[in-house]
Amino acid sequence: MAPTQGPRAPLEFGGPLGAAALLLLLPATMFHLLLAARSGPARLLGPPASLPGLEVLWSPRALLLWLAWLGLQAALYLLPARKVAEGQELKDKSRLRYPINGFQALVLTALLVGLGMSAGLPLGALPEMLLPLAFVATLTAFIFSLFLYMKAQVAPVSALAPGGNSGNPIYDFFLGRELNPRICFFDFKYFCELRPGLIGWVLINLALLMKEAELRGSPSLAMWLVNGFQLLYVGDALWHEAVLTTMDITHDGFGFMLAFGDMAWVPFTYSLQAQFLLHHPQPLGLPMASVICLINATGYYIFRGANSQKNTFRKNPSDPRVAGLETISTATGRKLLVSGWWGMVRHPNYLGDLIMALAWSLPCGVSHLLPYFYLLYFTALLVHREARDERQCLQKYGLAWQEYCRRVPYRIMPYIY
Ligand SMILES: NC(=O)C1=CN([C@@H]2O[C@H](COP(=O)(O)OP(=O)(O)OC[C@H]3O[C@@H](n4cnc5c(N)ncnc54)[C@H](OP(=O)(O)O)[C@@H]3O)[C@@H](O)[C@H]2O)C=CC1
Ligand SMILES: CC(C)CCC[C@@H](C)[C@H]1CC=C2C3=C(CC[C@@]21C)[C@@]1(C)CC[C@H](O)C(C)(C)[C@@H]1CC3
Repeated sequence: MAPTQGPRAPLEFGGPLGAAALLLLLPATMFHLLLAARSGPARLLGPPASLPGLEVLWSPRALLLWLAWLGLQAALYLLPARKVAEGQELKDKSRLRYPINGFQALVLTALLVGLGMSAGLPLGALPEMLLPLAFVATLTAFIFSLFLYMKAQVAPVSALAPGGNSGNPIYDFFLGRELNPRICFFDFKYFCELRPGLIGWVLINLALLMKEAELRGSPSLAMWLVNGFQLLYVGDALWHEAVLTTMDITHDGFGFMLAFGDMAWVPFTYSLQAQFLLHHPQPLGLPMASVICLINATGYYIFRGANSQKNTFRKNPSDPRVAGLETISTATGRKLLVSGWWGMVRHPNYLGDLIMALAWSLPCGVSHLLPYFYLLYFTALLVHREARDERQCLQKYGLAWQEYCRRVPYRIMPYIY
C-alpha cells in the first residue's frame, strides 16, 4: 500500500481531470509550437500544416544524443563543487546538502562544445533534430516520472510532498509524490531544475544562431539579441543557483509536471523565439534594438534586485544591505519585508521576469503572435503561481500575511494587478 499523508492537501491544477488533461496537453502544445515555428504561416492558433509520422519523431541517433547529454550533465553535477549549500529544514528537522557547481557545469559544457566545434562538430545540424530530440525528451520524462512514482511507494511518509499524495494515481503521477527524491548525494529534482534543460536551452539557441549564419552568411541582430538575453538569464540562474527556497524545491513533489517541464518544456519551448527567427527572419534596426535592450535591462534589474534582496534577507536579516528595510514580524519568528522591492508589489521578481519575457519576444517583430507564446504562457504561469504562493503564505503567516497584503495591495504590477 502506498504511503499517504495525514490531512489531505487541497487539490490543485483542476484535480485528477485537470492533471490528466495537462499530461496530454503539455506535450501536444510543445510539438505544436515546434511545428508551427518551422511552418510558413507560423500560426500560434490553428492546426499545424502537417502532422509528423513516427518515422520523423523517432530517431535512435537523437536518443543516443539525448542520453549522452543527460550523462554529461550528471557527470558535471558530480564534480567537486566550490561550495555545498544546505536546503530548508525538512519535516524531520534535517536539512539536505546540495552542490553549488551549476555555473561550473555551464562553463565546462561551453568549453566542451567549443572544442567539439573546432574539431568539426556540426552544431548547425541540431535544429534539424529538434523534433526527434523533443520526442525522446518527452519519452524520458514519462519513464522517469513513472520511476519517481514507484520510488515514492517505498519512501517514508516524512519524505512526501504536501501535495501530490491524494491517492489518485494520475494526479499524484502528474504532481509528484516525493519532495526530494535522491540516490545518495544525487538529488534528481535539483539536478533537473537547473542543468539539462536550462543549459540545453542555450545550446539549442546557439545551434539556431549557427544555422542562421550558415544559411544567410551571418546571424541577424534579432537572433543575437534573443541569444544574448536568454544566455544572461540562464547564466544568472546558474551563477546564483538560488533555487533552494523556491516553491518547486520546498513544496512541490517531483513528478511529471516538473520532470517534463525541466527536461522537455524548457529547452524546446523556451527556445521558440530563436526557432521562429531561423525560419522567419525579421529586420531590426539599431534604435529599436537599443530600446529592446533597455527593456531587458530594466526587467533584469528588477528581477535580480528583488530576488537578491529576499535571498540576502532570508540568509541574514542583519546584513547591512537589508538591515535598514522595514519588516513585519510573524508568529513563526520569520519576518516579511515591507519596503524595498518587496514593498512595491508582493512579487516584484515576477514583474522583472515578465518584463524580460517581453524583451525576448520583441526582436521577433509584431507580424506573428507565435513568438509571444512565451510571454502569454509565462503570464498565466506566474499569475497561477502567485495565487498558490499566497495561499501557502497565508497558511504559514496568518494575520501577518493579511497585514502585508494590506500594506502592499498589488500582487505583481503596481496599480494594475
Ligand atoms: N522562467 C520560468 O519559467 C520561471 C521563473 N520563475 C522565477 O523564479 C523566481 C522564484 O520564484 P518563486 O519560487 O515562485 O517565488 P519567490 O522567490 O517569489 O518566493 C516566494 C516566497 O518568498 C517569501 N516571501 C514572500 N514575500 C516576502 C516578503 N515580503 N519578505 C520576505 N519573504 C517573502 C515566502 O517564503 P518564505 O517566507 O518561506 O521565505 C514566499 O513563499 C522568480 O523570479 C520567478 O520569476 C518561476 C517560475 C518559472
Ligand atoms: C510545464 C508546465 C506548464 C510547468 C513547468 C514549470 C517549469 C518549467 C518551471 C517551474 C519553475 C521553474 C523555474 C525555472 C525554470 C522553469 C521552471 C522549472 C528557473 C530555473 C529559471 C531560471 C530562474 O533564474 C530561476 C529563478 C532559477 C527559475 C526557478 C524556477
